[in-house]
Amino acid sequence: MRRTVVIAGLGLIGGSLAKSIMKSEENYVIGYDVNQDSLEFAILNGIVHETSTSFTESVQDADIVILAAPISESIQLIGKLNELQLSKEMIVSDVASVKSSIINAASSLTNDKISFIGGHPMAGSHKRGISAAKAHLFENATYVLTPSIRSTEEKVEILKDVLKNTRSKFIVLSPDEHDEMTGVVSHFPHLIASSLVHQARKWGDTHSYLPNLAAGGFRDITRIASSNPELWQDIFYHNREKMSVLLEEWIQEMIDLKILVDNNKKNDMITYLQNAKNYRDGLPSKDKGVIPSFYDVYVDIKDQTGAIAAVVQLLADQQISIKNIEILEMREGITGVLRLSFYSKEAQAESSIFLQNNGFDTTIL
Ligand SMILES: NC(=O)C1=CN([C@@H]2O[C@H](COP(=O)(O)OP(=O)(O)OC[C@H]3O[C@@H](n4cnc5c(N)ncnc54)[C@H](O)[C@@H]3O)[C@@H](O)[C@H]2O)C=CC1
Ligand SMILES: O=C(O)C(=O)Cc1ccc(O)cc1
Repeated sequence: MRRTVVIAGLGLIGGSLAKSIMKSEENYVIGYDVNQDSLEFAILNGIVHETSTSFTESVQDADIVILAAPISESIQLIGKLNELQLSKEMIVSDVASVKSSIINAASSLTNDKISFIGGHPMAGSHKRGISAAKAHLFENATYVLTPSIRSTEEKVEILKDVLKNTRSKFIVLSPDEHDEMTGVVSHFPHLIASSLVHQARKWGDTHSYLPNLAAGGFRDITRIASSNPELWQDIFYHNREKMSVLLEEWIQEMIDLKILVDNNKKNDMITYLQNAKNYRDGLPSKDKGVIPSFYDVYVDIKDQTGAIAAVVQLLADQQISIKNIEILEMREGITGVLRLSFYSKEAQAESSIFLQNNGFDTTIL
């Protein structure tokens, strides 16, 4: 039986979900967005079967509705669900990065034909908008579900079935537990990344050469500061209580760290760094957890015409697929580093040895 799935908010996340849900012929997908360009893009690229410019009309006959707008907008859309006169049951879910305020809004739903199940696919990107949507965005990622009191096991199974082509791994959490944990490993690191960039920016005012010294480490730790500011403001606002507690904890951690630095005790500092390294190294890989860890090979490369193409061609000749390529620290006339990411440990090892045999210096960290 065909089921009608409405995705409200066809941006990075909504578009990526639409692409994966469209893979099953069981689903008829309708996209709703306030942005006409996103709707046109979705139709032109076959991302949905049909588009709509009216939320209430689009969801009228839906079996499943997924709210994928910014958090505050999704909360407004939940409010509109009470206006519907429904003739059949409907499962409503969302993708918001913070769950308590969504589930609070859902608890005010009076329509007993609606089963609300909160959702949060723990994968994304610093990009925004439907043009960045990818069907495989959530592959192997953790997908958190936070059922409201008015949903059942059976409805959760139906939702998982609709989302099965995301190939993500579902876990059920309470909204509070979700917000606490994502607060620690996702939201708070964004605040810190932005604060590190501000610190560097201020120093850059008096040391004009500073940006040229920002090496790989600074870029790695601040990558997420380049994400969509409106999205992150919305996340920090809705998770503000947890953010405030985490900031207090962090300030104390920084005070302790300052004492460690000032005391200049070699072994204490090594222990601090070693303990952090042990925990970081033991985090689950992309296959198992939320932190992506690909199989990377770093290739030293001269900044000369054709060097990157030569590396890519050598691997293509060996039929080795590259998942991602990133140029790190490439400056004119200076040896730079290419980070190649592979799908497996085997491809990582094979590529490294093969490139070495062809005259490149490679490193696996
Ligand atoms: N960006 C990321 O990495 C992740 C984001 N999320 C969550 O996904 C949601 C969407 O984020 P993105 O896709 O990144 O944002 P986006 O900016 O790429 O897309 C948002 C879309 O919603 C549309 N929109 C805005 N107001 C609307 C309304 N009232 N009704 C219908 N559509 C509306 C916009 O036109 C846009 O197409 C957010 O709630 C966010 O917390 C979840 C996981 C990862
Ligand atoms: O770019 C990154 O690493 C992210 O942090 C992606 C992300 C952003 C928001 C979420 O709610 C979940 C994942």
